[in-house]
Amino acid sequence: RYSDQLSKFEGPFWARYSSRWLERVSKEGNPEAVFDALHNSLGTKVIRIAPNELHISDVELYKTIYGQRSPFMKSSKFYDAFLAFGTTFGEMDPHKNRERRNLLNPFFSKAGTLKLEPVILHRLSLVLEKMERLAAEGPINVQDALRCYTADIVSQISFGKSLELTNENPSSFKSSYFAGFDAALKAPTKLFFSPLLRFAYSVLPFGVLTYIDYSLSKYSEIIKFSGLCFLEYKEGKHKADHPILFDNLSSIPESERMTEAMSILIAGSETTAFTLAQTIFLILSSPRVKERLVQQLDAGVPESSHMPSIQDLEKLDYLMACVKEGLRHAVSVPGRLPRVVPNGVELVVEGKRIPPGTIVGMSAYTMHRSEEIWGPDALEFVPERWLKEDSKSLEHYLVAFSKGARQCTGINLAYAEIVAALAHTFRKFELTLKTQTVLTIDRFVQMIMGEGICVDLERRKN
Ligand code: HEM
Repeated sequence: RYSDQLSKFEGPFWARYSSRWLERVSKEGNPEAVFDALHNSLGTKVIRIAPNELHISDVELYKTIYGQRSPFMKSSKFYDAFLAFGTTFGEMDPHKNRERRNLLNPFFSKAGTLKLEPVILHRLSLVLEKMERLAAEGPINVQDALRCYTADIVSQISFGKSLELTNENPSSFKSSYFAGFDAALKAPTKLFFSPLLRFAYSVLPFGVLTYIDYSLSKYSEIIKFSGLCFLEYKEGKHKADHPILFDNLSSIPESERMTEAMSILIAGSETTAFTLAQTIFLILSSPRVKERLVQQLDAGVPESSHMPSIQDLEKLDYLMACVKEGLRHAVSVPGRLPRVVPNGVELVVEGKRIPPGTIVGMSAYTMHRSEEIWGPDALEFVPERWLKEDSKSLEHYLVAFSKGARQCTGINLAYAEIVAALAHTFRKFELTLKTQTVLTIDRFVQMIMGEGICVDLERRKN
């Protein structure tokens, strides 16, 4: 029982005694907004959300908990629900995590990402060509199109062979694999709160589970695809003209190479697609922003058939301001990232000491909406804030990829994909928004609900 130790922290009454309250708000789909409302109504930067868990909104503590030299470890209680054992993401032990990251870093570094640029641009061109072709028949669902774009890239670089979602369905961007991705995203929320389900997952063979749950059966198709690719890779059948993640993992057991590649596919496709689709929505919702972005792209890229490299596109300041503002608003991992207060560490909020062993978490959602950081227009989409003289200091508070030793491994790849897709799309097409409001649900990674984000699209003159 933790209630005595944490009794000085305010929060919903039932959160003191059980995780039921947290389960309910998590399943409702936007727990961060509920935490924020509680911080405001109770007038405190630390609230108790479960018997042994606190949510913190003091923006200056982000560095303490998630900074480069932070001793706060990921909470296994939370991360075990992802069933990502033995992967970079699922590893709690900081030393083992560092060893694995050292293998991945050359692949995902700035220089490594540069080598992947031909893959990114090829995949983008396939998606844009198809968008143009389908536009004659009606609005395009950019969310689906971008899911195909990012999943095709990440599968190709991870497995040496693309899932080819872009070409799966001739008349739309719908793919049968989306159900598999959705299953992978929904499972942790279910598993986290259900010891029974966790037990079932640990004892039943995966094959049996797929009979119980349709979306899991779709997920198993991705696993099969991964296995097949690895077999082909081992037999030397892949003749990829770009680096493949498997190459960097030759020092670890085969089974771990496959799980790592699978986990990278999940971590690296829906996240980037969500941010991109939402950013397009936000740009189109603001005629001023759209006009300024298109003006800069027209001036910087005289002919749309000769698009510059991604590195050169990154020199376009307004484009980059839209990317950063997109990452701030359209945050694909908005929620708390639970960490455990280590022994011997003094974590104090509002004069109250948080005992070691307590799970604490902060949310990108809260960080990115703080008026203390972003000013009174914090909730508005204003790329111009990234062009001011002191804007560099704002980057400390842009935590879409988290920070420090457990920061997102794919940050450079995600930036490259977002920059390329925004620049090419807005330079080549005139887009008109058909969707008025976008409904999202947080399943650790945000998902867009309902019809998605639809646009009419027309090729621009040059
Ligand atoms: C806009 C796109 C993306 C966002 C917002 C994002 C966000 C994040 C965040 C917040 C974390 C930390 C999670 C935690 O501490 O629990 C993370 C971790 C991770 N991400 Fe991403 N991600 C994105 C794209 C990618 C891509 C493209 C890849 C790879 C292809 C990737 C691979 C990973 C991996 C492997 C980790 C685990 C790192 C570790 O624990 O050491 N992500 N990501």
